[in-house]
Amino acid sequence: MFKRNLAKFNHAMGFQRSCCWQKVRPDSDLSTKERAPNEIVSEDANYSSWMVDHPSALTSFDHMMKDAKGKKIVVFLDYDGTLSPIVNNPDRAFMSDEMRAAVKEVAKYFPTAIISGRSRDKVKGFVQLNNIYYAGSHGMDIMAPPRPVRSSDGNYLTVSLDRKGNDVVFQPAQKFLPAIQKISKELEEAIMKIPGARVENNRFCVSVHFRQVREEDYRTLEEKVKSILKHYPDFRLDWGKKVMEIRPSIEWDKGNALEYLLDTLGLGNCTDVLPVYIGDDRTDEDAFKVIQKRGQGYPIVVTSSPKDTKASYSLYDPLEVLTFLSRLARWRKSSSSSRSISQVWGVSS
Ligand SMILES: O=P(O)(O)OC[C@H]1O[C@H](O[C@H]2O[C@H](CO)[C@@H](O)[C@H](O)[C@H]2O)[C@H](O)[C@@H](O)[C@@H]1O
Repeated sequence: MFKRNLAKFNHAMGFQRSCCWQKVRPDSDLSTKERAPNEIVSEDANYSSWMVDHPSALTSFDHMMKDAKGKKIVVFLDYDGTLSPIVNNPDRAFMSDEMRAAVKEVAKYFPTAIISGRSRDKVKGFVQLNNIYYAGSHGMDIMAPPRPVRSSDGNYLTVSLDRKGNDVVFQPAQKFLPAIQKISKELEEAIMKIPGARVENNRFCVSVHFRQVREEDYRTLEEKVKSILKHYPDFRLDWGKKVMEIRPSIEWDKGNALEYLLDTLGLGNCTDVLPVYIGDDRTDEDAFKVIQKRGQGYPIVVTSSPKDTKASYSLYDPLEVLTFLSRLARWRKSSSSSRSISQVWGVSS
């Protein structure tokens, strides 16, 4: 506990190079099964030395904003583990009122989207804000401004207007819905007898949670999930934080969702756009990669332990995310003399 607090203190203070402790094990509760098989997490690596390559977005804030001057910042946020702390019961992963106020404030000044593994409705229910865009199911269910978007083969992608005719809903995995519902039902039945296991239907993907499953039951759970998936070759299985995630094997992830949203905002081809993406999970790496490829923007990972990541910056936990978002809004407020988002970018909020 002492070491964790010291790490947090050092992190917050920006003591990245001259730290007084060196042999600290990451405080993460990541067990081997919590990680994706291909995720390399160095248990022995030192958080401080890791931060040399992934400096705190708080201590780097002034430097980042100096580069951002005159550019168009677009904010992308993951939900679980980023805006809300990780908790045992996924239905109770509420965000704090302070976090909600910070996101609301940020969205006043920058186009802001939440890209989550949850269903779009569920994440919107948690966030309860109207001035942001929501992408659920790891980006496979996007509510975006009504601007037609072309895919790489030149065809217009399938979109439909929402009930008010304002925003468009883009759902590239529509045709998989019946199969997903079947999978979800089969999983429910199969895991019923495993204490602590739970299935969460996220509309275009399904989560099987094992945070509260006993160690000795994990193998059985995994086998059950895999044996169901054998009958669904169009689906793939990934691991998140104590969760197995089943989703259609289509080439669409949070990175594509980020690009899609930039396109619909009319910013896809702008050279002066700076996407800021904050996320804590393996699926967020897809968005980090896109930002790295664009060559502009700030991929920020939320983590309390060293991890292999494409992010350039880090934040320790949702509390630091809150501080970062508040500073971002304050920075814009002071530098734009309180101009609102529509005045700044000409986009509707
Ligand atoms: O993309 P995200 O918004 O980060 O969603 C990823 C998964 O997050 C949720 O599960 C995680 O958070 C839960 C609540 O803190 C925790 O109990 C669980 O162990 C974590 O894996 C969500 O419930 C999943 O459906 C999402 O896929």
